[in-house]
Amino acid sequence: MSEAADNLVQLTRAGIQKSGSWLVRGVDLTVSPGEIVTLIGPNGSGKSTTAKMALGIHKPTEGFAVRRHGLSVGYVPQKLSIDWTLPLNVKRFMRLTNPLSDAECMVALERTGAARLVGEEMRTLSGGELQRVMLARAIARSPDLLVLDEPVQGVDYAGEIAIYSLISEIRKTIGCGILMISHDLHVVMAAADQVVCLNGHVCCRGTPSDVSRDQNYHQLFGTRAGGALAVYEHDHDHVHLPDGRVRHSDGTVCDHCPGEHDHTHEAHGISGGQPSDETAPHKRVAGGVADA
Ligand SMILES: Nc1ncnc2c1ncn2[C@@H]1O[C@H](COP(=O)(O)OP(=O)(O)OP(=O)(O)O)[C@@H](O)[C@H]1O
Repeated sequence: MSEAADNLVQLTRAGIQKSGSWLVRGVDLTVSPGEIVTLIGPNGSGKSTTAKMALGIHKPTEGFAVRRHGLSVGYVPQKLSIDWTLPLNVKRFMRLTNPLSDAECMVALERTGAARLVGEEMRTLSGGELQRVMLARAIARSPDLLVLDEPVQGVDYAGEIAIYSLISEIRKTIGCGILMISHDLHVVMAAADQVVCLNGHVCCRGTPSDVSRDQNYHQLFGTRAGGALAVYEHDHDHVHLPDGRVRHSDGTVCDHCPGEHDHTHEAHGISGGQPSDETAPHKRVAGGVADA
C-alpha cells in the first residue's frame, strides 16, 4: 500500500476562493492514524477554512482534498450554534446528532473525565467542562479522525494542560489521527507531531522544533515565537544532588530537609537550552503531552 493510501486525509495544493479573494491557498497537509497535526497561525490566517477542507465541509476551489474511503470523523467546532436559553442537558447534547445508547454516552464521558456532568445543563458548564463534553461527543463513535478547532478556548492554563494531556491519551486509546487548530503557541506546539503554520498560505511546517527555528515563524509571531514550543517545566528552588543531598538556591547543602520545597510550574521555550547536568531544574513535559 502506498504511503498516500495510509493517510486519513490529504490536502494537495488546496485553496478556497470566495468573492474573488483567496481565504487560504496552496495547502499541502496529511494526517495519518495516530498522528497529531496542529495548525497554528494568527487570526484569519485560514486555519478553520483548512480544517473544513479536510473535513469536506468546504470543497477546495483549487487543488485536492482526499479522505480515506469510509473515514469516520469526530469534530469539535470552534463555535456551537445552540440556543443557550433552551434547556439542554449533557446527555441530550451528546445525542443531538448521534443516536447513542446510555452506555455509549457514559463510556465517552468517562473517557474525557466528564461522567459526573451527564445530568447537568449545558449552559451551566465551565469552559473546561464544556470542552470535555464536546470532546466526549466527538469521540463517542471512536472516529478515525478527530478534528479539534480551538479545543482549549475558555480554559485556564492548568486546564489547558489537562485537556492537551487528555487529547494525547485519546489518540493513544482510540488510535485516531488528530487535526488540531490553535492560535495559542505555548503548550500546543509541544503536543504535536507535525505543525503547519498558516498565514493565508503555508508559512512553514515540520516538527515542533523545526517550526520553532524557522525564520518565517519568527517573522509571523515576533516575540511571542521565542517563548513558544513550551514544555511544562517543574522548577525548584533547590537541586537534588546525585548523592541524595539537596543544594538550595543560596548555595547551602543539606542531607535532609524537613518540610516542603518551593516548586513552581512554568512554561518555557525549548530554545532556551536543555538542562544537562545535575544543576538543571527538574524538567518534565506537561502531562505527557509531548510524548509521541
Ligand atoms: N464563508 C466565508 N466567506 C468569506 N470569507 C470567509 C468565509 N469564511 C472565512 N472567511 C475569511 O477567511 C479568512 C480565514 O478565516 P478562518 O476562519 O479560516 O481563519 P482562522 O485562522 O481560523 O481564524 P481565527 O484564528 O480567528 O479563528 C478570514 O479572513 C475570514 O474572514
